[in-house]
Amino acid sequence: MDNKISHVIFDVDGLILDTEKLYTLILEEMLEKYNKKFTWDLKLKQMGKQEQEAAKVAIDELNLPITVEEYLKHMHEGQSRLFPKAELLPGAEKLIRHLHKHKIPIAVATGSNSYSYALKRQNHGELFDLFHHEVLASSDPEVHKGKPAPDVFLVAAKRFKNPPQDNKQVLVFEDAPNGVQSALAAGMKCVWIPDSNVSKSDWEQPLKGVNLILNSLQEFAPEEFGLPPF
Ligand SMILES: O=c1[nH]cc([C@@H]2O[C@H](COP(=O)(O)O)[C@@H](O)[C@H]2O)c(=O)[nH]1
Ligand SMILES: [Mg+2]
Repeated sequence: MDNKISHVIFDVDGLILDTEKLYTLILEEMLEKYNKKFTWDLKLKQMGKQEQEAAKVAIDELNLPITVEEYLKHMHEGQSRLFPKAELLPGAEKLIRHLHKHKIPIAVATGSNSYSYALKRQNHGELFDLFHHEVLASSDPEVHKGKPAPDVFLVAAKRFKNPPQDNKQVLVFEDAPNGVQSALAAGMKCVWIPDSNVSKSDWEQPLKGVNLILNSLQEFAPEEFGLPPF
């Protein structure tokens, strides 16, 4: 494997910020009203998707008697309460600052929309400002399909000042199976950091091609991908 990485793209939810548990909490609150149960099987289908798609998945899978608009209204109310408290996940800040210090071009590619993203990032503005750009799949007119389609990572790659010569030189960090599939479909390298609720063996086949699986960003050794060591 040619290990030399020139550009790095980060997912956000469940990777930089501990927001996946907040999405779960908000959904569980809503499901209680309809006497329905949250499952990780459903969650994995939603993670990384554009928000309209994620809403449709939940409504269809659980037979919820509400529209996409009603679902999103509830989610946005919960997000406005909880997302400003979003905390950084271990290892994220150290890695972002390290890559920035060494002038490695870094960007964000998330399934989020601009409303939710602004809430999540509001207490971490100085850190997120280190990214060259941030692509939001649910709000960006150039991103036609959300993860697992490659669009969001392809758009993120081409917006660098000096775009990568080959997508194989781009390293993506992801927590969601949909996100890993998206990065691999874009021809990029991918480090997968799954939630501890995810059974890695179930995903071995669908995610074959993933370059590295870690328990936390804290375990990442940049030199393994030709990046400057800590
Ligand atoms: O429990 C959930 N997790 C994640 C999502 C979707 O996934 C996106 C986060 O994806 P990413 O990790 O790619 O930033 C969210 O903005 C949302 O659209 C969701 O709906 N429900
Ligand atoms: Mg994620």
